[in-house]
Amino acid sequence: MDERVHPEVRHVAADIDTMEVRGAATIADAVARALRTQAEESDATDPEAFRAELRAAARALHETRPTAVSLPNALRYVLRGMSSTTVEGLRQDIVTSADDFCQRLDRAQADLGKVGANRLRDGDVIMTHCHSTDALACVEAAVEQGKHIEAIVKETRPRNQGHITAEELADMGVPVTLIVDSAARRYLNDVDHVLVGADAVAADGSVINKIGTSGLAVNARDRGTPIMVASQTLKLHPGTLTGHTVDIEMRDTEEIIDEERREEIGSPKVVNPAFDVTPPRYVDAIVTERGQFPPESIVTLMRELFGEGTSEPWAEP
Ligand SMILES: O=C(COP(=O)(O)O)[C@H](O)[C@H](O)COP(=O)(O)O
Repeated sequence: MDERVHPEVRHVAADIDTMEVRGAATIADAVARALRTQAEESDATDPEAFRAELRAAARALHETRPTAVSLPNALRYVLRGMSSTTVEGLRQDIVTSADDFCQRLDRAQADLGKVGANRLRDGDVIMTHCHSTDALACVEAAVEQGKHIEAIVKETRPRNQGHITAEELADMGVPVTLIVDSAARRYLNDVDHVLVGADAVAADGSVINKIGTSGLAVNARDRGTPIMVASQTLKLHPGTLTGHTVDIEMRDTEEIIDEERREEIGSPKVVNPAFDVTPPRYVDAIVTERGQFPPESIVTLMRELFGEGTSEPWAEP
């Protein structure tokens, strides 16, 4: 890694890589704060050296995990704040844009939660997959509105993020039933809404989220259960406006089975995709802080926010 990258940025990059820091919104917040630290601690002596240092820090963060578009969107937002012509001016630019980004992220999640809560009725049972702070913001807002919500929580193999969801729902006073992922169809009959988050939303309305989301959505559609995707606009993937596809992260196979056990069972090939793609036809609503959108129309919001495409300000000029 570039020696200009601050130790705290290296630490954040390592935490994202190992999933110590995980979830699209949390990752975005962490990288914005890491760039803030890089700027505050920089001892660059001229503006171009400062800019190059911030780009190096952004590249180190960008290289951690490829799927959650909130990560590059956060880097782009913070780096685009650099407009001054002196080191001290640039330093303040980054600090200001990073703070603004983190405040907007928190506000967006709260606003999204209120929109999502309006879709939930008193007494509803939801089914969740993985751990999504955007999705949980909808439940939290519904509970604050006085609605009784119950949840069937999928454990979400192999990393069991469903355990985090179960704990946070219990903290809200929401009764939780924890199930293995393969029991989802069995319990969909008791469910009023499937509620999931997103790592990216493509221009065609496809939703990229934790592996298993697409299978759940197909089962839910078959059972006539509505699927609500809670996704701040931070998750909209501008690159898909210009034909780019979303890179699905393949994680270490030892998350699924350790090497010794794999050999015991005949050394099968093991694959561990961390995310999958849910086509728009299986999604009923994408809930954002700007309101809810049928998946087919999310492209209008994307164009409004991102124009025709995106630059990569962390790239070396
Ligand atoms: O897929 C995951 C987490 O995957 P991982 O555990 O591999 O990071 C979450 O559903 C989204 O990131 C949305 O989360 P949020 O709503 O908190 O942004």
